[in-house]
Amino acid sequence: MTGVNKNRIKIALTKGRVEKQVVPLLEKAGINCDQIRQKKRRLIFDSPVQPYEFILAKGPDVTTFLERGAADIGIVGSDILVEHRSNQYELLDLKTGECQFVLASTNDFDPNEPKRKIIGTKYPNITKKYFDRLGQDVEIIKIEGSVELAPLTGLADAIVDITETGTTIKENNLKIYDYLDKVSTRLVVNRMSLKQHSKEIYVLVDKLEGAIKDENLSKEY
Ligand SMILES: Nc1ncnc2c1ncn2[C@@H]1O[C@H](COP(=O)(O)OP(=O)(O)OP(=O)(O)O)[C@@H](O)[C@H]1O
Ligand SMILES: O=P(O)(O)OC[C@H]1O[C@H](OP(=O)(O)OP(=O)(O)O)[C@H](O)[C@@H]1O
Repeated sequence: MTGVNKNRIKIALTKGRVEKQVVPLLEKAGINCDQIRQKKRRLIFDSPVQPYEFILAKGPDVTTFLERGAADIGIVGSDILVEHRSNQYELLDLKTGECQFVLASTNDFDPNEPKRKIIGTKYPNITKKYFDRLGQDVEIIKIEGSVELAPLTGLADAIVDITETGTTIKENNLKIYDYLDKVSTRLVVNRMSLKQHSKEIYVLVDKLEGAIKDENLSKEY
């Protein structure tokens, strides 16, 4: 495989938000991320000295790399793992990227109105599971971004989306009607890789656990 060194532990890291929050945590755990910080358009990086190779990918692709054994470890949001029904073995909650799914809409939305609702979301499986649990049959429209537009434009009655600070909901005059699952970034591992490289993988997990504890202590202080 071009650019991939077989003797290294391959870590598929979700690019974007997750990458921004996880790189400082990796560094706190003593992992050199200089190459990622200076990456420009490159997508594969070595951690000098340490036996890690980072692959930067979109969240759903991180699960694909793991499933196909093209990566040993994945760092990805629990939203993606649940939505894509990934059954990779979870070793650690990194306690970053913390946010929550909510049901939101305009002020005049009535969640108890007995009509078949139209729900806009980037997460159709999570949405279906939520409404199935409520015993409600809804129509789901898959939206790729700016999900808040759906109830504002009449495209949908409500949305199921992620909120973190609540700013987007507030600035678009939407209201939260229900809270669904919480989300955070997880470290997952390919089961075969765990057998082959268990020592190296558990060393990494221990280092990260230490860094997470330090982080929480400094938050509490
Ligand atoms: N406020 C938030 N909104 C959305 N995702 C968040 C938030 N906070 C943390 N996350 C995590 O970040 C991930 C999304 O990251 P990001 O927005 O970079 O990717 P994306 O959805 O592919 O966006 P884009 O298509 O704009 O690059 C989610 O899977 C989730 O785990
Ligand atoms: O509660 P907040 O802190 O405001 O964050 C929530 C917003 O962030 C995410 O969107 P994102 O920035 O990923 O944009 P997108 O929907 O266009 O992909 C999410 O879909 C909300 O719109």
